[in-house]
Order: sequence, then structure tokens, then C-alpha cells
Amino acid sequence: MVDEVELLDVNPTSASSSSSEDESPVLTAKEKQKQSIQEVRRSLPVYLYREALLQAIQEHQVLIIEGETGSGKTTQVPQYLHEAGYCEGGKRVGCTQPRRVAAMSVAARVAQEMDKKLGNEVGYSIRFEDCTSERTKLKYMTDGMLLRE
Ligand SMILES: Nc1ncnc2c1ncn2[C@@H]1O[C@H](COP(=O)(O)OP(=O)(O)OP(=O)(O)O)[C@@H](O)[C@H]1O
Repeated sequence: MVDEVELLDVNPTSASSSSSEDESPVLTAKEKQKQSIQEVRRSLPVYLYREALLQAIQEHQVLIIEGETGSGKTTQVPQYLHEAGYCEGGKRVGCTQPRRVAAMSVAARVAQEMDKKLGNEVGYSIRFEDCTSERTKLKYMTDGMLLRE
């Protein structure tokens, strides 16, 4: 419930509609894109469970998260872990995907959401292609690549 309230608070449309044009901040195209990406992130069903998930992750070694397709499990949960400090001290979050294309595509999406270049903080590893670096914190890969690690 708290998250829902926060969601309303951060909605820029309601804030700008009540203020005059002179007072509204001038955003560059890049800033507008960033803002809209963050709004999309907050609109995903999994966002309502962010704190509960982080709490459960702290308390349990194994967790099964069930949610509809597109609810944000793959793109958001690794970012929540990163934001909560789980990647500190050289640690990485690994996320497997059943298909090569899915691993590449989801990594590209998360890199865009984090405003990072693909292959740096966010990367992917599929057969014959390793798009990661020493900086990589969130690593998407096929099931097969995880088994090879
Ligand atoms: N490659 C992409 N390009 C653009 N948007 C994407 C991409 N991948 C995911 N998204 C967006 O992010 C949202 C969350 O997707 P995500 O893959 O995290 O869901 P999911 O719960 O893991 O789904 P699934 O159970 O099918 O793996 C989707 O609703 C979609 O709008």
C-alpha cells in the first residue's frame, strides 16, 4: 500500500497540471525518456511487491516467485537486488533465460532502463557470444551457459 502512495506522489503529470507553464521544469528529450522509463518500471505489477520481495530474499535462501508473463520478474527483480546493494563487493546477479534471443533482448532492455551501455553493468552470455565485462553486475544468460560456469 505504501508503494501505491509513492507511485501517486511521483506521477509528474498530476504535479505539472496544477502548476503554471513557467514553473514546470524544462526537460530534455533524454530526461523525459528516463522519466518515462522509470514510470513504466513503477507501473509493472511486481513493483507493488518490491519491499516484500527484498524482505523475503533476506530471510530465505530459496524463493519461488510466481507472476504473470510481463509482470516484471526478469527485468525488475535483478534491478531491485542491484539497488539494494547485493552486487557490492564484486558480486553479480545471474538470471537465466530459456532462449538466446530472450537473454540478449532482456539484457538490452535492462541496460536501457539503467541507462547503461549493454555489456558494461548489464550483460549477457550465450553460446559463442559473451557480452559481459569486469564491470558486469547483472548477467543474463541461457540455462546452458549457467551450467557451463
Ligand atoms: N526487450 C524488451 N523490450 C522492450 N520492453 C521489454 C523487453 N523485455 C521486457 N519488456 C517490458 O518489460 C515488462 C516486464 O517484462 P519481464 O520480462 O520482466 O516480465 P516477466 O514477468 O519476467 O515475464 P515472463 O514470465 O514472460 O518471463 C514487459 O511487460 C515488457 O513491457
